[in-house]
Amino acid sequence: MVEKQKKIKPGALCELCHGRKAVMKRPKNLQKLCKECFYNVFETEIHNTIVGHELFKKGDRVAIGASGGKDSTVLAAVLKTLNERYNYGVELVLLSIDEGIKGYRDDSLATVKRNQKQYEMPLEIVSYKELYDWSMDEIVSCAGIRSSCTYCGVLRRQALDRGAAKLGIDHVVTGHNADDVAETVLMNILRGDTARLESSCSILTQSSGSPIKRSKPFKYTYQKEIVLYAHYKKLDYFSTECSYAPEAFRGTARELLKSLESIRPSCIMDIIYSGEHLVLGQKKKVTQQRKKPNKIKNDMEQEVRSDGSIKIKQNETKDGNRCEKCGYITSNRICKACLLLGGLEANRAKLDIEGNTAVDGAAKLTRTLEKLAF
Ligand SMILES: Nc1ncnc2c1ncn2[C@@H]1O[C@H](COP(=O)(O)OP(=O)(O)OP(=O)(O)O)[C@@H](O)[C@H]1O
Repeated sequence: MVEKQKKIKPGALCELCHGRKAVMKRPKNLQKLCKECFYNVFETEIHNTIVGHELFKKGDRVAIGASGGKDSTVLAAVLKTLNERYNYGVELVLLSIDEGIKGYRDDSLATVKRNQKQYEMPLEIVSYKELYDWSMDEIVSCAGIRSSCTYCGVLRRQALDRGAAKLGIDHVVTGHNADDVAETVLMNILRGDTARLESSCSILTQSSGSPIKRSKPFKYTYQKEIVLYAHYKKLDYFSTECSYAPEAFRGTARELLKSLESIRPSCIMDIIYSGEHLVLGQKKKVTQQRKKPNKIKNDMEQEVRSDGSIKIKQNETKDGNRCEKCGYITSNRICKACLLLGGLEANRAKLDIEGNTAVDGAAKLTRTLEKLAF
C-alpha cells in the first residue's frame, strides 16, 4: 500500500533539478522531488551500494529471490536497469520458492511468471514439497502456526541455495531492505541475542562451505521508497501478506520502528549505522540465568568482506562438511532443515499412532531451534 504523501505546496519546484514540479517528499530525508529525480537518486543509491561493496563481478550468474512481492519485483526491475546502464555484465535469473501455501504463494507465483515475461529473465521454481516432501500448509497443520516463520525461514534459505546450485548460480540477491535490517538489529538488541546481532548488518554472506554468495542490494533502501518506486513505475507486484502471521516479536519491532521513523526518518539509517559499528566486548562468563540451553553447534552465516575474504568465526568445522541425512552443506552433523523435518516426521508418526493433535515433539524442537543463531 502506498502511504499518503505529506502535502507539498502547489507549484513547489524539485529541490534537485530546480526545473520540474515537485510531486513527492522523499521518505528518507524529506527532500521535495519530481518523479524523474526520484527515480534517479533511488537507482543511483542502489548502484553505489552494489559498486561500493563490490557485490558483483563480470560474468556472475545472479539469481534474484523472486517472491512476487514489492521488494523482489522492484529489485528485478532495478537490477535489469542498472545492469544495462552500467554494463555490470551479470546474467540475471529469477528464482522462486514455492513453499506450498494455498491462496498465497500460488497467487504470488502467478505474478512472478508475468514478471519473467516483463523482464525477459529465465525463471526457476523450486518447491518445498519436491525438496522436503512437506509443504508449509502440511507443516503448519502438524506443528502449529506459532513456529511457521522459523520453519519457513530455515527451509527457504536452503531451498534458495539448492535452487541456485541447480542453476549453476554464483550469487543470490534478495529484496531485504533497510527497514528489514533495522528491524532485525532492534529485535536482536531487545532479545539480547548478540550472536545474531553481529551478523544482522552484513550485506554479503555465505553459508560455511557453500560456494553461493547471498546479498541484499536494498540494505540502505527505505521500504516506503520501494513502494513509491513500484507505484510510480506501475510495476506488477503482489501485495497480500502471508496467510501465516508474521513472527510476533518481529511485528512488535516493526511497529516500534515505524513510530520512531515517524518522529525521525533518519532513524532507520541510524540504527543500521549503529549495528554496523557495534563492537561486541569479549563475552563475560555467562551466568546460569542467561545461559542459552542449546548444545547444538550453530550453523552460522559468514560475512564476506569486500575483498572477498571471509570472516571466520571460532569453533567452526571445516568447509565442505555435509549433512549425514541429505548431503547439504552444513557445519553440523545434521543440517537445520533435516533437524526440523526429523521433528516433524516424529510428530507425524506420533499423530498416526495416537490419532490426536499433540504437537509436543515438533514444538519442542522448534523452541530449541529458535534459540540457535542462524
Ligand atoms: N518464496 C520466495 N521465493 C524466492 N525468494 C523469496 C521468497 N520469499 C522471500 N524471498 C526473498 O526474500 C526477501 C525477503 O522476504 P520477506 O518474506 O521478508 O518478504 P517481503 O519483505 O514482503 O519481500 P517481497 O516484497 O519481495 O515479498 C524477498 O524480497 C525475496 O527476495
